[in-house]
Amino acid sequence: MLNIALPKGRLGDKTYSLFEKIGYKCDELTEDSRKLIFENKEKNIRYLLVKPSDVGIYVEKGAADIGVVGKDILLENVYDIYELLDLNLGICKISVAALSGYKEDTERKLRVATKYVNTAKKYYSSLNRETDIIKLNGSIELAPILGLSDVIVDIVETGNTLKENNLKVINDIEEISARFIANKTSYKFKNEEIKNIEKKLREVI
Ligand SMILES: Nc1ncnc2c1ncn2[C@@H]1O[C@H](COP(=O)(O)OP(=O)(O)OP(=O)(O)O)[C@@H](O)[C@H]1O
Ligand SMILES: O=P(O)(O)OC[C@H]1O[C@H](OP(=O)(O)OP(=O)(O)O)[C@H](O)[C@@H]1O
Repeated sequence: MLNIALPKGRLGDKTYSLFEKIGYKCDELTEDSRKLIFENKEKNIRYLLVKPSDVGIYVEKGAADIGVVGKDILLENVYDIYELLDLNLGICKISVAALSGYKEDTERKLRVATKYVNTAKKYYSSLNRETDIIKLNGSIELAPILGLSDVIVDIVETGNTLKENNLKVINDIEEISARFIANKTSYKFKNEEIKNIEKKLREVI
């Protein structure tokens, strides 16, 4: 049995569509329910629906053999896993943004609001810029509007959230997309099954 960690939320449907395309269907999964585990007995697989930011830990610990996770999560946390494929979905960037017209005061520490604390620290330390990092869990765009931070480090896709909140990108930090990952031990002992999925995914992305 192969356990597959699927991210709930915006990557979930796109990821499941890919697996459906390669023959790993599970009709129950698209039904409206609170279930978190779905099995395809014929294919000998089991989907686990997990928070996007938890996929890496499920896979590292072997609770899931394989999974799909945003590169943003892999940059933010160190996981002992194999990153096998770029799935070319969930495409966005991690960028720095600020209120339109914002001018940086280089004499002061820069106040940075973000979900991506490690990524932001790494970026600013590469610039030798001192920062105060303010960890938020969502609605990051509010921070500069309320004077909580000077800038934000966050995901930008269409740019609509920034625009509607009078913010602008100052710099792009990383290109992001969803990655197909595997547990290292599973990759060794369930190699044929995982390689087979990897090969089929390659054909449809
Ligand atoms: N606006 C976006 N456009 C495209 N991809 C995005 C966007 N926002 C996030 N992503 C990608 O999709 C992944 C899942 O995002 P989603 O918003 O569904 O989860 P989340 O609420 O950030 O997760 P969690 O609840 O675990 O904090 C992110 O890790 C990122 O790779
Ligand atoms: O450039 P856009 O297409 O507008 O997308 C970017 C927005 O999407 C994400 O937020 P999400 O919807 O996950 O909400 P959150 O505030 O809870 O993180 C991200 O944090 C931005 O706010």
